[in-house]
Amino acid sequence: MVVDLLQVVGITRRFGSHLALDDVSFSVPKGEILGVIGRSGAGKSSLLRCLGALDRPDEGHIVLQGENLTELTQAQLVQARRRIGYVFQHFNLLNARTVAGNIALPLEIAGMKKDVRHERVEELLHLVGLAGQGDKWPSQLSGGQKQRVGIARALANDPALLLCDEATSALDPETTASILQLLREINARLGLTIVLITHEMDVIRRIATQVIVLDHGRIIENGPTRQIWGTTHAVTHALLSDSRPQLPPAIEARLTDEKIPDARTIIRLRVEGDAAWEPFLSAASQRFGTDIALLQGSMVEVGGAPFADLILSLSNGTQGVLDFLSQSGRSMEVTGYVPADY
Ligand SMILES: Nc1ncnc2c1ncn2[C@@H]1O[C@H](COP(=O)(O)OP(=O)(O)OP(=O)(O)O)[C@@H](O)[C@H]1O
Repeated sequence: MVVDLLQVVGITRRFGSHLALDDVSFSVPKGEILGVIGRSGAGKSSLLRCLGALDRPDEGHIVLQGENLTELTQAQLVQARRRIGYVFQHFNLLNARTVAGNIALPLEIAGMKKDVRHERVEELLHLVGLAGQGDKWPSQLSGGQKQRVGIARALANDPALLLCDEATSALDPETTASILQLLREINARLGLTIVLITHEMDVIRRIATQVIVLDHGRIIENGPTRQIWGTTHAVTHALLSDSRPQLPPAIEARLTDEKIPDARTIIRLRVEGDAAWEPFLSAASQRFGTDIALLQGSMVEVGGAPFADLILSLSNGTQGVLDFLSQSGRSMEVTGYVPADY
């Protein structure tokens, strides 16, 4: 039987009468990248702190590599924390230590000898793309470089689990992309299991293989990233709205629910996986004699596979066309109708 690297069973965390985590259960197989998303106050940080053994749940338990973290003594917890790397939103580097000194800190605490430590720091600098920069001071680094140091420090003790707390929220989009790429490479190269919390669906889309959506301390959705991307759940939908194409306001203003004569039909079409690359629009056009205009759309990579989200206007919105467009794993919904001269 394959035991998941991390198992979370019915954890609850209360602050006074407030339930920050309410009966949360999930498991993470080795090598997965789990993204935890939710609105502000949903319980993401509370969950990450419990996973990192920085806080104890009031009920339930957390099992890492078969060991129940919630039953450990303080001394045992210090040992267990070495198996968990933590990457912080604001890097948390010590300004009085060089880059190498920051990365070496957990190794010093673990009692590693100086020469072995030096070798390990060099290896880590290389891994995060900072080879030759060990003598710099944190103040001489960009935000992205600081986060690379934070990641190297988190990896120093060769953890089984890497926890990332909004690791890219303080970075610009380009640097965010490079840090996510680094995390992906580390995951692939070391087979390291990663749990990251974020409020940005775009971060989830780029890196997570599995997603948990938290709301008011409860898990409301849990599944592969592509499945969550195609969700109909209202809370997840709201989190996704910035990443999703929206109907242009000028067209939305003329939208009706009733099919007026000569109306154009406005539909939303979602296609997951390789099916997104098929010529289904030209096939529909030829077969049903409809013209198809693209009003808004995005074609992005979600969980490593294509995902098309299109808002289309059809001159012929008969049931035959709609049925055809709903086939082969495509999901289609009619948004409404607009006059032909929109
Ligand atoms: N130490 C604490 N004392 C009291 N209440 C707390 C404490 N930590 C968290 N909470 C409360 O628990 C709930 C969950 O907070 P948490 O920080 O886990 O949410 P979050 O999803 O990480 O939010 P954000 O995205 O804003 O950081 C919130 O209502 C918060 O006010």
